[in-house]
Amino acid sequence: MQSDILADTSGSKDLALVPQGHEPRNPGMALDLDWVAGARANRSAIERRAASLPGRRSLKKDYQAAWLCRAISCIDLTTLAGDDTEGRVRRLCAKAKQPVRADLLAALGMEGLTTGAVCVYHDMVETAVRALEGSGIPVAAVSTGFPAGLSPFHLRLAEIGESVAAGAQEIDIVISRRHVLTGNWQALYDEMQAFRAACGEAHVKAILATGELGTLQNVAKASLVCMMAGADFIKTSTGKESVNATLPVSLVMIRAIRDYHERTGIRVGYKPAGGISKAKDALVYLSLIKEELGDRWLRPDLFRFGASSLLGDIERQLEHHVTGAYSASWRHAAG
Ligand SMILES: O=C[C@H](O)COP(=O)(O)O
Repeated sequence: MQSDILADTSGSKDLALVPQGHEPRNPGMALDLDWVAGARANRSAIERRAASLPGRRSLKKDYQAAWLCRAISCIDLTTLAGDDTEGRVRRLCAKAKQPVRADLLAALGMEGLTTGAVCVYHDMVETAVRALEGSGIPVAAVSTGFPAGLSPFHLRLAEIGESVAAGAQEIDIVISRRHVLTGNWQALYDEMQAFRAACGEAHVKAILATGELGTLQNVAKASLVCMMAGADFIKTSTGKESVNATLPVSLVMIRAIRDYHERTGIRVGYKPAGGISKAKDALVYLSLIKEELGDRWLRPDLFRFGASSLLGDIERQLEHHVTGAYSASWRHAAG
């Protein structure tokens, strides 16, 4: 049961205030085409397993509150809109620094809780870096011609460099979907390696845009190739595809991460993104990670939610936990 899965690590209130891990970065490896060719995804088994996840008994009371706080610590609080302004980004950063009302945090014993990162377009990186100064919260930039990733290759590399120079500590790159759709694994590997090199010390999340990859088998293969080329995280979606993060896709990517760890000893992070807006969905993802990968992955250095509106619903649930009353969702707008 989900409640047992999440309850057996800790019900303590400091569950979310865990120190950042010190996981070595993924150095990558040579492209292993045999491994890629052998990657399989059994759609019906995956869909059966995914369908069984949300229906489980939900977590209650202190356990739920603790795991919702853990979820907050793993959010890349995101705004990726054409009408983003400096003011909106500054408000988002204030929310990242204090994601839940102070009195609620105090009642939960969670003072100091922050989101995992703030995620913005390149043009907003400097504003976010300034607004987050001293907080320790990293800024993630979506680069490489996000969301389609079809600008000239040298410009995509230059964009990464500019985002890093502006202070981004994490770069979310988008892969060329056509390399996957045409089975050109060498091209995908070379592209990912170049992106990783351009990131330097900044951690790189590879966005697969799984809704555009055609099959779960392609998702499995693309996950492996990006990890072989040195991705620190693999991420489902830009949030702009017609289908974004789903549980079946997550299972496939998480199992690729598990395989990669078993063969190389390296832990690669996972970021489902797009359309995750409800606290109960966040709990399903956390239990899935715990079951498939184990506790070590339930830390912000190895797990993130890419989400613009999830925090509002979590805050609402936490307010209910503390006060017994629900407030209107508009009271918890993120930006
Ligand atoms: O990477 C993050 C996504 O763009 C956020 O998507 P969302 O607005 O559906 O939460």
